[in-house]
Amino acid sequence: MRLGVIADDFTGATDIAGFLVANGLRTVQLNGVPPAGLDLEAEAVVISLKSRSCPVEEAVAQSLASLEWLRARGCPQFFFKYCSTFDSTAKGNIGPVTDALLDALGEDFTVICPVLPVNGRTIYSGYLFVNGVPLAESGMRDHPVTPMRDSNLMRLMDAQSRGRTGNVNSVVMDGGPDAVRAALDRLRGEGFRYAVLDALNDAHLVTMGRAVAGMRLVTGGSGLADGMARAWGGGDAAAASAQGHPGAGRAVVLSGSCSEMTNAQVAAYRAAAPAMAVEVERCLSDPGYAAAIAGWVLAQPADGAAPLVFATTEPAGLRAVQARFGAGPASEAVERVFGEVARRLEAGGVARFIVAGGETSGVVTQSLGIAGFHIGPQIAPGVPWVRAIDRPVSLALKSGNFGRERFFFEAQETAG
Ligand SMILES: Nc1ncnc2c1ncn2[C@@H]1O[C@H](COP(=O)(O)OP(=O)(O)O)[C@@H](O)[C@H]1O
Ligand SMILES: O=C(O)[C@@H](O)C(=O)COP(=O)(O)O
Repeated sequence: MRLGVIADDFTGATDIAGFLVANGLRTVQLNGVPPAGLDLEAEAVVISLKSRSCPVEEAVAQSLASLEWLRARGCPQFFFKYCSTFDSTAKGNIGPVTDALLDALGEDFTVICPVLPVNGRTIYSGYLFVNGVPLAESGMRDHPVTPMRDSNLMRLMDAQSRGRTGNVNSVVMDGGPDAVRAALDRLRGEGFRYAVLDALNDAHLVTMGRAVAGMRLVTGGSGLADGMARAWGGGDAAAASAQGHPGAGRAVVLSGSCSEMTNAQVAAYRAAAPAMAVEVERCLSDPGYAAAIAGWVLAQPADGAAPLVFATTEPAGLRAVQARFGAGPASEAVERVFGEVARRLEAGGVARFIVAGGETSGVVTQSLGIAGFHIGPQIAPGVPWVRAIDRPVSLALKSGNFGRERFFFEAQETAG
């Protein structure tokens, strides 16, 4: 094994796994902390947790258990994958998990790099941009669970961690791997515990991929992993993705993301396919609601466009729901219903699940009880088809912000 990844949500895990496979690394994704007895052959193992917004202690405990599993199999380098929009609160969980992993490895320094230029996530002077807009001015301002109101990664990291955060800026990055290594050594010597790496383009990814080659723990988004894998070179992408191609069968689209991009994707798709809006009030009060939704899906023509079930709503609608029911209870109720709907649909013969939203994807995967995935071809950057290792079910787990407007169509077109 060459790389062990601990990802803080399920779409984040398939995102990074997709890039590793696209660079030819034989990669398996395991859902949840793997059992001690499990052994497998792979160059990269991605462990997907649902630790982004759970209590800090749970996130730390799950991440450490995952680290131990990887270490016990001789893994030489570890990657803590979090969101390219740095989804977190002032309490965590990115800072505390990074600190716990550093401590467990006996290390005192790492990089912070939530970057993915192909999807518009760039870092300049330590400020994170989403499609050219500072993070705090992007749609992430209004995220239902982790609203991001600051764009400065040094400040964000300092607020939730034990150490100080420095920056390796884009001018240094232009100087190549040796210049970056020298800057990292300097920051470490000055007592910094973390270094935010600037990245504006793919060349910067390869530079940082080379520069972090000897670092036991790195942290960030899948752009950093892409750079590391590109720096290694030499893989066969077609062979690495062979087992992940989606199997045949009936499809459904489940959308629990309220991001700007998902709103656009839902609007485009519902104009052409059968669609049902989830009512939050019924999620909270009607125990038969999931059965009713699943019944509606299964009653749609099996050979047409996949039916869409969506809780997706614009920021104003979301604010109204949260004011009425509370943000936590509303999102938990919606997640619970999606989980039960997915279970009922699998029992009813659905074999392809296209899911929008990180938390939503976690809940769907967990409630289906899928142990892990083979990673298939990418539908869009950061969104591969994946195939369950233990049964004939395929999924496309889409981060809320990823893909273009026609994503739900493209997922079905890619599956054939
Ligand atoms: N209409 C709604 N009202 C309240 N909460 C919602 C609504 N729709 C979705 N949610 C919740 O918002 C959260 C969206 O998070 P997630 O699935 O991770 O999407 P993203 O990838 O965009 O972050 C989930 O917890 C979901 O249950
Ligand atoms: O890095 C990213 O942007 C994604 O891989 C990711 O983490 C997805 O999270 P959600 O936006 O919550 O789906």
